[in-house]
Amino acid sequence: MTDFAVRLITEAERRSTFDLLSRSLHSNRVSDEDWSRYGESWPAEHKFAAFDGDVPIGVASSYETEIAVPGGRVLGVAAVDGVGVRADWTRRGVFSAMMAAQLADVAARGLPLAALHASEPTIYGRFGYGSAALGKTAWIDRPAARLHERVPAGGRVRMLTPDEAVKEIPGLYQRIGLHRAGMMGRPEVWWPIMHDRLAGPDGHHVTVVHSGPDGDDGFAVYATVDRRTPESPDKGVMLKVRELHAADPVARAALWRFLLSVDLVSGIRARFRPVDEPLAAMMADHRHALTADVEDDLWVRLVDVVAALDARTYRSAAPVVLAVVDRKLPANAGHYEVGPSGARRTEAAAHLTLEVDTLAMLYLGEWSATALAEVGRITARDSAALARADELFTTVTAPWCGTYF
Ligand SMILES: CC(=O)SCCNC(=O)CCNC(=O)[C@H](O)C(C)(C)COP(=O)(O)OP(=O)(O)OC[C@H]1O[C@@H](n2cnc3c(N)ncnc32)[C@H](O)[C@@H]1OP(=O)(O)O
Repeated sequence: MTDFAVRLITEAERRSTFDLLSRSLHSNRVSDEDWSRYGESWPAEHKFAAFDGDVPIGVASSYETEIAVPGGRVLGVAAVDGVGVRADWTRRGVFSAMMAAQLADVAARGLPLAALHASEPTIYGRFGYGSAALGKTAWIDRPAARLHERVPAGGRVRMLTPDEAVKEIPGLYQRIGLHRAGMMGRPEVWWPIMHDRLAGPDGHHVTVVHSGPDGDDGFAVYATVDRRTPESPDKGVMLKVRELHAADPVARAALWRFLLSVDLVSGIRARFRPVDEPLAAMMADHRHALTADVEDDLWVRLVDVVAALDARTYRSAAPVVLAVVDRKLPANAGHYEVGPSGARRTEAAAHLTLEVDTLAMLYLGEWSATALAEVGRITARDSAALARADELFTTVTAPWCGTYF
């Protein structure tokens, strides 16, 4: 029996739904002062909530932005930025009902993709989301680390005041552009929380900008955390890199060079970096930049399969026909021919059969068709078709999101 109702929230329900989400994610309830600083990041638009009478018991929020796909095209995407159910209402289908409403709404608005960062990787596959871009945690032994002598140097790094950071970083992010598949736009609703980080009362974050011959072309945001304790006085200070975006390898190297030069720091930790960022190769000694972890980062949902498939580019190989199974959006189910000239629906027999969440794993180029077939996620009629799918979907650069939402 359904004893709750799902609908879009009203303006008056913004604060209570935000509080509900904060509690479900074990964040502190925001104070009135916090809310006045970053409440705008939670507009009523596109927010579904489940209600017991008029009391919200679950929320599923998204905002609309853009995402780059392989080949450089940019598509509309629903960025699902917060889902939570009140603890006394879990496992009664509240989340499922909100996700169904949200997905139907995203499809009705004609957005080809949806994307999210998952709190737990087991939650979203059932709604057609697949792990589409991984991220690594880099760990640098700061006192020992030296850049290799051939790493490019150039330009200038300057530190911004918090007010300058708030003013300059949004435009700089836009100028750097969505140059990797998986990178996402940052609309106005995304910025208030970031601005709070850059210039809010905690005062922990430092922003630096790199300028090259054509002006500003990269930035990094970091915070330092003192890990010394009376028992371990030598643990030192850790520098946590929150953001590092660069338009080219010279700007990237200069920003890392700057971070390595921050004194009294025993280690640098950067989470959710591109898996192919060549940090170890940038070091004189590879082992001074280790990959501490690789984890799922961006989850993607192909909402309009043919539009999404046709928007990306493919490498050179004879086309393959995919049979796509989509239990939540049955309009997507069917056969698609995918090749260097694009994608289209077809009646031809399928070479490969897969569910739409697995298609998302292929889509940005993170996983190979062969690997997904080996673990049973793709059924292949013949191995030659698998090899062709590997070739078609492979990308030279690993996908990367780089925006937390
Ligand atoms: C994009 C983001 O915002 S990520 C953050 C997601 N939010 C959180 O993690 C906050 C804490 N967790 C919660 O609020 C809730 O537990 C939710 C949102 C994860 C799930 O809400 P529920 O209302 O309990 O989910 P619902 O009852 O619809 O369950 C749907 C299915 O998912 C399964 N499921 C739900 N939560 C989990 C979980 N944490 N792990 C594994 N399976 C889960 C259920 O067992 C059910 O499976 P079934 O259809 O086979 O029976």
